[in-house]
Amino acid sequence: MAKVLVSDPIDQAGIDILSQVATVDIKIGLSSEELAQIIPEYDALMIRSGSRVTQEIIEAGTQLKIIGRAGVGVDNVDVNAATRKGIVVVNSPEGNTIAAAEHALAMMLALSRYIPDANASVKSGKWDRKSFIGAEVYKKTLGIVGLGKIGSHVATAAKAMGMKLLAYDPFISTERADQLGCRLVEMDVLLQESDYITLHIPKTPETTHLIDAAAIAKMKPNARIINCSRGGIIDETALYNALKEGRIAGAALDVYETEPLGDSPLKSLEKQVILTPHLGASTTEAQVNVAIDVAEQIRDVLLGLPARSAVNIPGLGPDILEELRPYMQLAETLGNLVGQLAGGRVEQLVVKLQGELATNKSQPIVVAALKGLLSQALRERVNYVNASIEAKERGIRVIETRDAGERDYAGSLHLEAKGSLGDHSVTGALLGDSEIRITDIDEFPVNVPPSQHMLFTLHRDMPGIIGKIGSLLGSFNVNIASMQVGRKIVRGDAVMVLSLDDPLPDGILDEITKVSGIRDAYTVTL
Ligand SMILES: NC(=O)c1ccc[n+]([C@@H]2O[C@H](COP(=O)([O-])OP(=O)(O)OC[C@H]3O[C@@H](n4cnc5c(N)ncnc54)[C@H](O)[C@@H]3O)[C@@H](O)[C@H]2O)c1
Ligand SMILES: O=C(O)CC[C@@H](O)C(=O)O
Repeated sequence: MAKVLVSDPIDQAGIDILSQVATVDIKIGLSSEELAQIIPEYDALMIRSGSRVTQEIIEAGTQLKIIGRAGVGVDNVDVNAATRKGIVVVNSPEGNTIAAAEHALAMMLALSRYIPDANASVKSGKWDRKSFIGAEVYKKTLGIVGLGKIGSHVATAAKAMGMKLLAYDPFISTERADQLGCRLVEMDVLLQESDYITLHIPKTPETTHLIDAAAIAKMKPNARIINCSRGGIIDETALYNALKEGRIAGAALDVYETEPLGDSPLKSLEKQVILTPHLGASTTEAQVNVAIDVAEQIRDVLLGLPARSAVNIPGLGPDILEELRPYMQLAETLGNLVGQLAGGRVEQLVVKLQGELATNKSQPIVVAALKGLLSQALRERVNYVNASIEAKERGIRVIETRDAGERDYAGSLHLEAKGSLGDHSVTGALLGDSEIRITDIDEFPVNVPPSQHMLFTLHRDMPGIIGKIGSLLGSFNVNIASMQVGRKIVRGDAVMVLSLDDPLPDGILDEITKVSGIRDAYTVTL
């Protein structure tokens, strides 16, 4: 019989499902060393946010087939290491949506009426009614950052309480925001106009310290901020300074830069601050939902069936997967690239399968392209299983075409996206079995491998322009790994594709667009 290790507290409903197909060992509070020591015995590992599944633990898991995260965020699992070892990582993208949304709403009301401090005051024997004069949320403006699953539920409930709603989410359409009664605005407008701000976004390089000293400086003096999403999105030092100096009215936090929260000065602040220990998902209902959701997937995978919410591996038969995997990787990379070139709000994606690829099953390729396209917005929330549904919900029209005609490469893939930054296209192919090459950008021929940090320019092909861009990057201490120019005619329009060793610092893109002959410039992080 298979063996499953449960290393965090999981609802019994999940344990019962696992017990149908496996021997279940529950061992809570193991250190990383202890986990690495016992993991070779197990076929599956089920966790919540308490266990950190590092590369070492994954390497040691010689029998491991699946890691199940009873919750949304898989930031405590080294997903790349698991993918490399062919271990499926599954999560429960929706099981705790309502719990997290209700926690944010509870925090907003508790903050407005000083409930924790008033409660502590009565329990300490006092009857002090003067110290706890609160504020109403009715007719106040709530700024929602991230209008995904949790943000949408918060919007619906806050609307019913008579609040005016603003939302900032660069990946959501105006129609979706309208449906939820939200005015979609830029982040600065949301910061300046909101009485309450609630964060419901993933932690990404773009959202890390999104709320820093500069953002806080734009907030109203009566503003209160709530973070039940991920720690590190708010700069806690900047927040503490602003609260201490009375520059904003309050903050309620469920998540922190480091968890458990250590010796933070935030703990010294009184009724204007509420701190909870990452309780967003801690309701009986959510714990039952996520436990069942993830245990069923572990059971299925142990029985040789596909998982429905795999973060890293599609729910397809192993033979099809094996054959298409390199092309799916190509599709995902190109989807991510064209999505960033076209801007967050993509309304249409054309997927054209060319050469020998045109005779293959298109669905996994289209799904992989959509997964890449949505990965900037949804990170680990998007997977091969939900990418099509997520795209549909975001109003992205998908058009598939095929062209089996001969080309330079046996099979190639062409993607065209219509987005908020305009229409862009990319083509790519495989060199050998699996090496990805970008062969065309906006119909300019190139031949470059993708890299983590890339810069693309559209410019006039004229002497000196390459040198100017090189010197400019050098002056910002950005090292160029490779550079290529693609053009159709001499001294006509051209593209430049640069692979960089370092991310581009803020402000440099503006400098690049000021260089004479440069028409446009884009950075991309893959
Ligand atoms: N406190 C808890 O216990 C708890 C529980 C569940 C989820 N969470 C966290 O809550 C967050 C939201 O979860 P969800 O299920 O609603 O996710 P979701 O993927 O449904 O929604 C996230 C939204 O953020 C938007 N977004 C991405 N990058 C953005 C950016 N730079 N600026 C503005 N918007 C951006 C996306 O377009 C998307 O609409 C996640 O970080 C999740 O891990 C916390
Ligand atoms: O397991 C938990 O309680 C954390 C839940 C939450 O942060 C998630 O990402 O789902």
